[in-house]
Amino acid sequence: MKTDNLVAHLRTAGLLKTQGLIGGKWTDAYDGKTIQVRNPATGEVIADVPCMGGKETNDAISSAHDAFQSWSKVTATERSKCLRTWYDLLISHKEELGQLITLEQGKPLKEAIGEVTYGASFIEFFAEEARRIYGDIIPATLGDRRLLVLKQPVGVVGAITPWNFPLAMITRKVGPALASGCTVVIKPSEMTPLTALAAVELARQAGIPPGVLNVVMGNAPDIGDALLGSSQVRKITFTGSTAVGKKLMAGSAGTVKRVSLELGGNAPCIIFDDADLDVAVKGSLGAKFRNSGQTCVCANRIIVQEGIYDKFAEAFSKAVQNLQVGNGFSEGVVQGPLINEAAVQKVEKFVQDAISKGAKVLLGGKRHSLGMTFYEPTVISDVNNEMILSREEIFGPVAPLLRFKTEEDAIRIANDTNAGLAAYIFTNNIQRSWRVTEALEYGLVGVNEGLISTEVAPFGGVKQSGLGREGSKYGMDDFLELKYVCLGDMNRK
Ligand SMILES: NC(=O)c1ccc[n+]([C@@H]2O[C@H](COP(=O)([O-])OP(=O)(O)OC[C@H]3O[C@@H](n4cnc5c(N)ncnc54)[C@H](O)[C@@H]3O)[C@@H](O)[C@H]2O)c1
Ligand SMILES: O=CCCC(=O)O
Repeated sequence: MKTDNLVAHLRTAGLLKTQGLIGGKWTDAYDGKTIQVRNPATGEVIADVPCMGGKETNDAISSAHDAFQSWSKVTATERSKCLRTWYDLLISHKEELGQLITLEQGKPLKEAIGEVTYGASFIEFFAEEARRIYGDIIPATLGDRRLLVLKQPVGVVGAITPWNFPLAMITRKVGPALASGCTVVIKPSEMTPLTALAAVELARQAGIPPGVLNVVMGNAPDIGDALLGSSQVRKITFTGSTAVGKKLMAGSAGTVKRVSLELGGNAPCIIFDDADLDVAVKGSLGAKFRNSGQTCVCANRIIVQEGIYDKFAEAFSKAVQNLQVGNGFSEGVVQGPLINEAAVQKVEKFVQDAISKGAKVLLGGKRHSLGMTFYEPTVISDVNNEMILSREEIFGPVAPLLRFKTEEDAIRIANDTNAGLAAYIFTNNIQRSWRVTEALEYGLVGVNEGLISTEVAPFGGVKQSGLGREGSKYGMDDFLELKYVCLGDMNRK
């Protein structure tokens, strides 16, 4: 289907929203300014959305603050029901939401619909968790006292999200926030706001009250400053680059906000001589090429032991050669475009740097003939840990192969980075899998598996990859305050 036809179809379905949402009202920027949202596969303009700033954000914060007074007192059962209804609506509109994701983000439609299922799973999971926010009773040290711990929502939350998962990075934050009784101001990426707006429209239809979820977008630094400067915003939850995460962390100090940060990665994928070759190829392919390499947990360095290196390089390159590149709406395509031309230029720079330092291109290594945002799935051998490819997040379809001799070498190379999000190892030796897993300075480890994300497990990084965990029962903690209550004079008759 052509972009125009798709846009018309989504408009008819009521899911093409092009205004922000403040206090339950669809709202333009107060000065009427807009920004364009483009299809990264074709460059066509999909829609214009408001270019909002500090004023609109302050109003969204006030609405969220007002709504918090009632939403935080709604029973857990009611909150759970609203979230469950929202989940059902997300799933029943997964085709349309998938189309929106492919339109504005570029990933192949099947993968986009997969993101809807994945994103919705956080709403379902936290609908269930809403009913399990238990406190504690602590055995007292004095006989006339009773000691309790209550869990209460932290308050208004500012949720800032990236473009690579336009739905799932929002639901992974909003699910636990709403389940615990918080209200939220969402700031999606300006490159992919349409999915966020469609998702909150479905939340509205699910009965989530006005002001509980608000969306502003536009001038990111101005919106960020308003969120950081407000003492009504009690928490910032951010997913995005490490550079912006550091700014938000520093900016939160003025009002001592809680901060959760899901930042960039530099995932090692270690293939040992004793790995099953087929399992290692399949696993590393999934870990590298998901979303055309634009995933924070994508394998950034494939570190291969010398005894299996040549066999692995050959089998892996063969598998990569079969990846079909194209517009995400075309049948059979598994690799879409990168988000914009700047992303392609970054990848080109990284590859040139590696070649100039002695790396060899086994496959690809250049822009795809399809045009400005497409890059060929690429395999590069003889990479070392000093090249930019190994030092920085590639965020593109380039797989660098590094060689190692011993287990100690592999661990040293893998940990030689400031990042610490995901790591993968492939081995058939159970003792080794434990030893290496324990030695890796990472928040997530896949053993003989390249696709490890799920709503039921804690997701998050160590070192400069972030603070806090999302998803799972631990994902509630960041949205809840503990209140200790001491009941005194209990023995009075
Ligand atoms: N750890 C994770 O779970 C995870 C998940 C997805 C993406 N990421 C990371 O995100 C990055 C890619 O996403 P991106 O390019 O959108 O990241 P980005 O940091 O450029 O932008 C993320 C969000 O922050 C906003 N932003 C930028 N400057 C701001 C400011 N001064 N104040 C407030 N908001 C501001 C952007 O508009 C966007 O909404 C990669 O580094 C990737 O690894 C991490
Ligand atoms: O890009 C990072 C998030 C991807 C995931 O949740 O698996």
